[in-house]
Amino acid sequence: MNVIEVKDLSVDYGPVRALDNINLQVEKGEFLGIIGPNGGGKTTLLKVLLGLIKPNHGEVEINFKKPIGYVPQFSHFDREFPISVLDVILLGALEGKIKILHKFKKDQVKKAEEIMKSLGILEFKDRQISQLSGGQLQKVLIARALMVEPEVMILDEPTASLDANSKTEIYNLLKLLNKDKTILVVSHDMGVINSYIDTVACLNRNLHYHGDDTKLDQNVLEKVYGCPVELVAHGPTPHRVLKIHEEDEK
Ligand SMILES: Nc1ncnc2c1ncn2[C@@H]1O[C@H](COP(=O)(O)OP(=O)(O)OP(=O)(O)O)[C@@H](O)[C@H]1O
Repeated sequence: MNVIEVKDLSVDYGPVRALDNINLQVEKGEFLGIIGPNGGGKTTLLKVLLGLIKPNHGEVEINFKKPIGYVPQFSHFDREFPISVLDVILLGALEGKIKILHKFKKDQVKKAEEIMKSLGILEFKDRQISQLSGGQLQKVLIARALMVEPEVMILDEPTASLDANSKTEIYNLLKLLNKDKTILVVSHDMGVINSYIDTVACLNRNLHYHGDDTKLDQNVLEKVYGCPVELVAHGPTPHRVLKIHEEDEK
């Protein structure tokens, strides 16, 4: 069953065409990595899926009931905002509808604590988010998204600017969540995601490829990125070697 069906989708920002005639089906339980160069339209696609922008052409069919568990781009989150870990996670229960002086119910607090426990971050419950490491904060943002008990999670660059161990930890966590959730993740960490995802979508205004990541053709990648690039798998799974960018050799 397809949980998401994108049909003939095009999005323009004024004269700029960000997405051009995209057709994409996401199956229930799929772990999809969305890759592509800067400005390739990845965030725009996520915004359309989240209903934040209306396409100029085409449509998106959403075949699930619960709200999407959305984890926004890490760098867009104000880490200095004075708020505790528990309160950030509880905000997830509001599903984006912020209410002034909202009082959370006891069972919502209990649910937040259970999620924190399962992600190993309960000890940070009363800490200010400014006092967390990048990896810990990312888990808090994932916990916030889990408050709506999502069937589908969308994460925008969840491991950007994290160290290698934190990246692995976050992707191991996503793999666990993938047992009963469909996961879409935008990432530049192609080497890292290759060990976890089932399928890859290569986006550069057009959708150049969507399918099994192991069958992704080198020529497609070069076409999408406009330079030699390959997926590198970490760990014991198939290992491919990253070609040196010609400009880097000079
Ligand atoms: N609000 C906007 N107004 C005008 N142009 C925009 C707007 N948002 C995005 N664009 C343009 O649309 C194109 C796609 O942008 P988008 O942010 O979706 O790409 P991306 O693949 O997510 O990039 P990155 O990897 O750098 O985050 C780019 O050319 C960008 O400049």
